[in-house]
Amino acid sequence: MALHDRVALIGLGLIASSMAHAMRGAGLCREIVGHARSAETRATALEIGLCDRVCETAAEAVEGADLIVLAVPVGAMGAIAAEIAPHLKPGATVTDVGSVKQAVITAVAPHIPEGVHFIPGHPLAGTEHSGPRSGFATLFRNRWWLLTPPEGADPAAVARLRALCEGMGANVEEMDAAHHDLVLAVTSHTPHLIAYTMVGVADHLRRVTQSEIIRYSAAGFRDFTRIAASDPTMWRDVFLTNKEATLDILGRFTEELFALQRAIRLGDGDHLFEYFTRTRAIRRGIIEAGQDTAAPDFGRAAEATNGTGKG
Ligand SMILES: NC(=O)c1ccc[n+]([C@@H]2O[C@H](COP(=O)([O-])OP(=O)(O)OC[C@H]3O[C@@H](n4cnc5c(N)ncnc54)[C@H](O)[C@@H]3O)[C@@H](O)[C@H]2O)c1
Ligand SMILES: O=C(O)C(=O)C[C@]1(C(=O)O)C=C[C@@H](O)C=C1
Repeated sequence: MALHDRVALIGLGLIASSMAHAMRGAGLCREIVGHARSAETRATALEIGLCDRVCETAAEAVEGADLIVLAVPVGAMGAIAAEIAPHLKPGATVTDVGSVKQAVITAVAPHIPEGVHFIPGHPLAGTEHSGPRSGFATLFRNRWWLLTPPEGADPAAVARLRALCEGMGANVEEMDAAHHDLVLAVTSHTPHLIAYTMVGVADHLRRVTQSEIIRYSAAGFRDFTRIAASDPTMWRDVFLTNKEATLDILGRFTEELFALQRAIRLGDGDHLFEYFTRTRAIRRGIIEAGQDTAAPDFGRAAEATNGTGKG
C-alpha cells in the first residue's frame, strides 16, 4: 500500500528515523531519501538502512519527492523551507513534525510554491533520546498525530497524509494550529519546563548534599530527570516559538503552586487533600479511557481557558 512513491526526510533524528522504520515496515512508500546536516548522521542513516539514498543538501533530497517531511528543530524549519522551495515537484506534499504549529506555519508557508500542498503535523510521541539510532518502528502506535491543515487544503492530499500516519499506527485528529499550541502548552511544553526546573533545583542542592540526590533518587524525581534529558535545541526552540501559550499556562501553574505553598504553610490539610483527590481522579480517568500513554483531553484544555485560547 505505497501511499507516496518517494518520501524525503529532512533531518534524520528520533522522529524521522522512527518514521523510516514504520513506513518501511508497513510498506507505505517505495523509496526513502534522507538529508541531515552532518556527514556522520548521513553515514549512520545509510549504515543502519534508514534511507535508500542520502543527499548532502536538502534541495537535492526533495527533487522528485512526493512527500517531504521536515523533521528538524522548529527554529530551523523556515531556512530549510526556503532552501527546498525551488526544488519541490508540483503536486508534492510538504509536512512537518514540529512540536509547535503556528510558528512553523509562519516560517514555512510563505516559501511553499503554488501547486505544492503544505499540511503541518505533529506526532504526540517521543522519547528523551535523539539522533538517527534512536528511532523505532512502534513509536507512533496508538499515539495521536495531529494535523493542522490550512483552510482550503486539498482534501486528497490531507487524506493521503492521514492514511500514512494511520499506517504507522497513529490516531489522527485535525485541529486549528492556535488550538494545538495551547493544548500542547498544557500537556507537553509546560510539563517539560517544570521537569527542567526541578532537576535544576536538585542540581543546585547537590552541591550542598554531595551525592545524596543521586543516591536516594525516588521514582518521581527519576521521571523528571528522564524528561529533563530531552534535546536542548529542540526544547529551546519550543519555548521560543510557543511563547504566549506557555507563559499563559505557566502563569496559571504559578498561581496554583502559590496556593499549595500557602496551604502547606498554614497547615491546611483539607486544601491539600481535596486538591490531590481531584488530580488523582484525572489520572484515573485517563487510564479508564485507555489513554494513559497517548491522549491529552482536548476538550478539557479548551474549557480551562474558556475556550478562547486566552483564558
Ligand atoms: N523528540 C520528541 O519527543 C519529539 C516528538 C514529536 C515531535 N518532535 C519534533 O520533531 C522535530 C525533530 O525532533 P527529533 O526529536 O527527531 O530531533 P533530533 O535531535 O533527534 O533530530 C533532529 C535532526 O535535525 C537536524 N538539524 C538540527 N538543526 C538543524 C538545522 N539548523 N538545519 C538542518 N538540520 C538540522 C539534526 O542534525 C537531526 O538530524 C522537532 O521539530 C521536534 O519539535 C519531537
Ligand atoms: O515521552 C517523551 O519523552 C515526550 O516528552 C514526548 C512528547 C510529549 O511531551 O509527550 C514531547 C514532545 C513532543 O512534541 C511530543 C511528545
